[in-house]
Amino acid sequence: MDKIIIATKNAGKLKEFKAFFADYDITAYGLDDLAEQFDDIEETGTTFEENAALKAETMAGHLQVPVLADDSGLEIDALEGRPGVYSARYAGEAKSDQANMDKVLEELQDVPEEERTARFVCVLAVSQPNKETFYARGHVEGTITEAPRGEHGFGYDPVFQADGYEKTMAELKPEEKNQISHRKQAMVHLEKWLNVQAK
Ligand SMILES: O=c1nc[nH]c2c1ncn2[C@H]1C[C@H](O)[C@@H](COP(=O)(O)OP(=O)(O)OP(=O)(O)O)O1
Ligand SMILES: [Mg+2]
Repeated sequence: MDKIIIATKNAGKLKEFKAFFADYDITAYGLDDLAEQFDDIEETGTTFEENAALKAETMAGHLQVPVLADDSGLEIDALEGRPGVYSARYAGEAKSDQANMDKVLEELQDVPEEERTARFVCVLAVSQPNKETFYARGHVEGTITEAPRGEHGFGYDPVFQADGYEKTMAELKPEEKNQISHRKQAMVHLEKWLNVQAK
């Protein structure tokens, strides 16, 4: 395999996948890299697995090639797991990272540091024509900061500090985030699957 299509329109995610797959000499393409333009696939599922499968299977069926999709989000314990699968649209349909972070910080206003525990979760689904969908899950534990810090990454990175780190995900260099992230942990499982396929 020398190329893979990622069913995503998220430029931040795609950049991370391009870096991961470059290590295996595989070129990753996002939906916006393709000549044909696709509408957003509606994420009607209630779990990361359902939404990842929806995105991967829809595109694999359409293109008739293997497709990888990522559904991910932030689970905050003090908010009973919210925003969870609804992370992208937490503050509304506009999918604004800034508005989403503002909403989370507002909701956690009176929550003390030790109760601000959270995790990033990533589920990857690979769909291939006429094969069962393969899933890989990863997560990283951390806490929600009092205020956003850092310019790297995307989404909720400026307000998430992984356990054992003084910097937020947005203050870490991209290559540092890519060693510890939920997406990396899921990729490690996918790597095993990629090896199986290569035999
Ligand atoms: O590493 C991350 N660092 C910070 N934030 C993150 C990360 N990973 C996911 N997130 C947040 C962003 C978005 O609010 C939601 C994903 O939503 P999700 O539907 O999976 O992605 P999306 O709609 O942005 O792009 P697409 O569905 O086209 O892949 O979780
Ligand atoms: Mg989405």
